Amino acid sequence: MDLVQLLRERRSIHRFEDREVDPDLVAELLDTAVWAPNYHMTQPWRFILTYGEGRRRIAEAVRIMKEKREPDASRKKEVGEKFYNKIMAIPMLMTVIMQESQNLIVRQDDFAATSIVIHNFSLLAWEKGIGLTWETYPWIHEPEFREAMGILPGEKVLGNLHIGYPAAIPQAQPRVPAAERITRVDRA
Ligand SMILES: Cc1cc2nc3c(=O)[nH]c(=O)nc-3n(C[C@H](O)[C@H](O)[C@H](O)COP(=O)(O)O)c2cc1C
Repeated sequence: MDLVQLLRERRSIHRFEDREVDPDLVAELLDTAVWAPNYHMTQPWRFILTYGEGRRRIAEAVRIMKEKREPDASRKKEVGEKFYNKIMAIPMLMTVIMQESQNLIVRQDDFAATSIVIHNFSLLAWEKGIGLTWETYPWIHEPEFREAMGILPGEKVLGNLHIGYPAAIPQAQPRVPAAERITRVDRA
C-alpha cells in the first residue's frame, strides 16, 4: 500500500475479530515506529502489551474502578461486569507510557514525539491488516489502573491502544480540505 493510500484509508477500529494479534509482530512494528523525530532524543516512551489471560489484569482493575464509582448501589455489579467484558473482547491492548520531563518544553516535545510513534505504529499495523483505536478514557490516569500496570511516578499514560483485526471498518469522517487552512506568504 502506498503512503498516500495508507494515510487516507486508515480508520480507528472499534470492533475486532475474535483473533489473536501476534505480539512479536507488534514488537517488530514498534521497532520501526520509534523512528520518529524526537528533538531532544530522549526517547521517552515505553509500551505494555496486554493480551490473552493478561487482559484480566486490566479488566479486573476496570471492574473495581467502575463498581467503586457507580453511584447506584443496585447497578454496581452489572456496570463492573459490562466493562470487564468490554476489555476481554479486545484482542490486545497497548498502554503507551511517556517519561515526563521536569522541563515543560522538553515535556511538550516528548508528547509530540510519542504521539508520532503511536501514529507510525498505527499506519504500520494498518498495512498488515491490523486496526486500532487510540483510547484516552479517564481511567488510564486512575491509581487502580496505574498500580495494576506497574506505572511509576513520573510516567504519564498517553492512552491505551485497542488493537485487533477489524470486524468492521467505519465510514471515513470527512476532513476539511487543507487548502482552507493554508495561509500563503510569498511576499514581504
Ligand atoms: C489523542 C487521541 C485520543 C483519542 N481518544 C479516543 C477515545 O478515547 N475514544 C475513541 O473512541 N476514539 C479516540 N480517538 C480516535 C478518534 O476518535 C478518531 O481518530 C477520530 O474519530 C477520527 O477517526 P479516524 O481515526 O478513523 O480517522 C482518539 C484519537 C486521538 C488522536
